[in-house]
Amino acid sequence: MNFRIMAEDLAIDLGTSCIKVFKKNEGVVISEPSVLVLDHQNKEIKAIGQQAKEMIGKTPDEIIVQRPIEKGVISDFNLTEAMLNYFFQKINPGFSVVQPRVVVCVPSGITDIEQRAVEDASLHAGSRDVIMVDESLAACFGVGLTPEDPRGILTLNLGAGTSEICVISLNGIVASKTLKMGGDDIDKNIQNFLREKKKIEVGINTAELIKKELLSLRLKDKDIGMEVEGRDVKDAQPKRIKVTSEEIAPCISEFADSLIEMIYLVMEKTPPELSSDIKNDGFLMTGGMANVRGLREYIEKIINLKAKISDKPELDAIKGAGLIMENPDRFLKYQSR
Ligand SMILES: Nc1ncnc2c1ncn2[C@@H]1O[C@H](COP(=O)(O)OP(=O)(O)OP(=O)(O)O)[C@@H](O)[C@H]1O
Repeated sequence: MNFRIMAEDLAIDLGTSCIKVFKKNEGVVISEPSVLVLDHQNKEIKAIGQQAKEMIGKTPDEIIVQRPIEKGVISDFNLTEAMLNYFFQKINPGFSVVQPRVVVCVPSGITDIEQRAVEDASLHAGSRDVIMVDESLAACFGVGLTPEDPRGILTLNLGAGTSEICVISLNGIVASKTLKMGGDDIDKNIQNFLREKKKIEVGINTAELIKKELLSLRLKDKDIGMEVEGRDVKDAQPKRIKVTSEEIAPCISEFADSLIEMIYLVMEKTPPELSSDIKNDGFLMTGGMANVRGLREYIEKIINLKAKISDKPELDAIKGAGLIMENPDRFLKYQSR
């Protein structure tokens, strides 16, 4: 058994679809689905992370798939703790006398009770001290912005379970709105579209793949197609069809329009001094759904502001949380202690 005096400090982004972990001096060492597979009878855990996700839609009745984070917050405390414990052990295997200090990203709309659940799950899973940081604020650090400055930053954080629109200044949230809609809802829209319009039933992992590979709001992509395999709705036989980008584009239109509505609501609540910063600097688009082709251009055109997106927007928050873990003073500036 490994034995050490001190475990390395960690940062965690406990996402609805994906858990990411940053290890001190090493960077992002884990990015795996927030999924567990359990025995239905005795609740014994059979698989966690990527291995568990690959089992979705393929398990017999006695095996169940669970996602312990829903819409960005813990829905099953014990499973979240088990998942954290598994990843903590993967990073710092064996026994440590001094447990790690942990920075955890949380959604901005989180309640005190939900915040407590995150803190407790992290402590029970083996951390000695927990600092919680708003995910959108962490993302600003992650892309190299300076949210500690007295300057307004508009962020759109587009995840799997929720989408947050925030204005940040002096390390705090000045105005925000949360849309309880994200990438998971788009996957379901794609599943429904295929069932109703194409008479083919596909699993949720296939729907997510179609979203990543084919979904686009760019006109020039409209004829791009993809072969999709599933089950015929009428006779339950295996079926293969071709789907084009243009056909599935409506699966994201309601979401895109709701985001724009939310941006206007947040801008209305933003003090004028900060609005002028946003007019000059544009906005930050972060989270995995910022990867959807054409979404950026669609929003930019309507709200008439330029967006900044990193190469891997799904990792912005965890990279920022890692920076905070390595240099907490930058984050703790202006925070009430
Ligand atoms: N290239 C891509 N194209 C489209 N969608 C993508 C792409 N990459 C990731 N996504 C989607 O982004 C979402 C995951 O984003 P992210 O990891 O930021 O969310 P999360 O942290 O798990 O969720 P939340 O912040 O809501 O708790 C998933 O719905 C995933 O399918």
